[in-house]
Amino acid sequence: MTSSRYSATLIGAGSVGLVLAASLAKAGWDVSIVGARMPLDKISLQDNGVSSEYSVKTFDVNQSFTQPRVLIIAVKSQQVETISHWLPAFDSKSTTVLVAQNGVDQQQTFRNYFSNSPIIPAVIYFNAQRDKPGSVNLRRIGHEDVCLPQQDVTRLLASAFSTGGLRVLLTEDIQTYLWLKLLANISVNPLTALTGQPTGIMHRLDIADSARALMFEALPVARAEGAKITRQDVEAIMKWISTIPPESRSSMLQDKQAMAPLEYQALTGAVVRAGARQSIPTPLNKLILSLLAGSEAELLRD
Ligand SMILES: NC(=O)C1=CN([C@@H]2O[C@H](COP(=O)(O)OP(=O)(O)OC[C@H]3O[C@@H](n4cnc5c(N)ncnc54)[C@H](OP(=O)(O)O)[C@@H]3O)[C@@H](O)[C@H]2O)C=CC1
Ligand SMILES: CC(C)(CO)C(=O)C(=O)O
Repeated sequence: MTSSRYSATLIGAGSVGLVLAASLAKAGWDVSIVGARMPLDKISLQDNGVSSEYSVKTFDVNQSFTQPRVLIIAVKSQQVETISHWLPAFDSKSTTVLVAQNGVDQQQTFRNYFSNSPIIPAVIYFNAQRDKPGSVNLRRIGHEDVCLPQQDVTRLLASAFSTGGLRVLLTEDIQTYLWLKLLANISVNPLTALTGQPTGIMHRLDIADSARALMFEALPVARAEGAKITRQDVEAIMKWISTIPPESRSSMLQDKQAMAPLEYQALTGAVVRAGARQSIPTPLNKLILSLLAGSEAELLRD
C-alpha cells in the first residue's frame, strides 16, 4: 500500500520542521506549510553532502482545507503564543499533533490549545540549521534521529519517517527520553550560546566538567519527575555530545547569532521550575538561567 494518501501540515518552517517535513514528503506524504514567512513550493535538504528537493504547498487556514493526518509544530517554545491563532482550525480527533520541541512540557503546553487532537512529543536528536527560506542542512548525531512514544497513532508516523530516511526509536517511556534529551540541552545549548562557540567547545575539559555539573545537578530533579535516569546515563550523554559534529551550532547559539529571543525557559527553566516543585536545589542551573536572561536582554536591547 502506498502512503501517498496521508497528509501533514507544518507550522514552523525552520531548521527542525523542514527536516521532518522533507522526510514525510520523501515517504510520499502530501506536505503543506501554514504561516511560512514567504510562500514555499519546495524544501531543499542537505544531508551529509547529498542535496535533495521535495515539493510542498503553502496554505492559509482561512481558506477551506482538508484536515491533515498530522500537524507538526516546530516553532521554538517561546514562539507558541504567536502561532496560537492557527491552532483551533486543526483541533480534531483525526489530526495528531506532533510537537517537535526540546524540553519536557510539550503535553502540558499544547493541552491548552487542543482538546480533541492527540498530542505527541518528539525527541529530536539531529542538528539542523536553516540556511535560507525552505533550505536546511541536517547533521546527524548518534544512532537515532527521532524518538516517539510507542502508541497506535505513532506507528504510522514512525514508519513514514523511516521510509523518509530518518532513524526512528519508539519508546514505552517517553518521559525518560524527554528528560535524557533535556539533560543534553541544559548543557550544550547554554554553554555554546554563552561562549558564542559551536558544539566543538564541548570537547574542552573545563566545559565538559561544567556540562557534567549541570546534568548531575538536574539528575535528582529528573528522577523526582518520573524519569528513570542514572549517573551512568549522564556519562552516556557526555559521550553522545562528544559525537556531535564540532562545527554544529546549537539551536540556542543559532538564535543568539540571529539576535533572536533565546529558548531557555523550556530548557534550563524547566529544570529550575521542577527543582522548586520537588524541593531540590538547582543553584548552578539557576545561575545559567540568569546568565541566559541577561545575555538575551543585551541581545534584544536595541
Ligand atoms: N535546530 C536544531 O538543531 C534542533 C532544534 N531542536 C528544537 O526544535 C524546536 C524548533 O527549533 P528550530 O527548528 O531550531 O527553530 P527555528 O527557529 O529554526 O524554526 C522555527 C521556525 O518557526 C517559524 N515561526 C515562529 N513563529 C512563527 C510565526 N508566528 N509565524 C510563522 N512562522 C513562525 C520561524 O520563522 P522565523 O525564523 O522567520 O521567525 C522559524 O522558521 C526548538 O524547540 C528547538 O529547541 C531540537 C533539536 C535540534
Ligand atoms: C543536541 C542539539 C545541540 C543538537 O543541535 C540540540 O538539541 C539543539 O541544538 O537544540
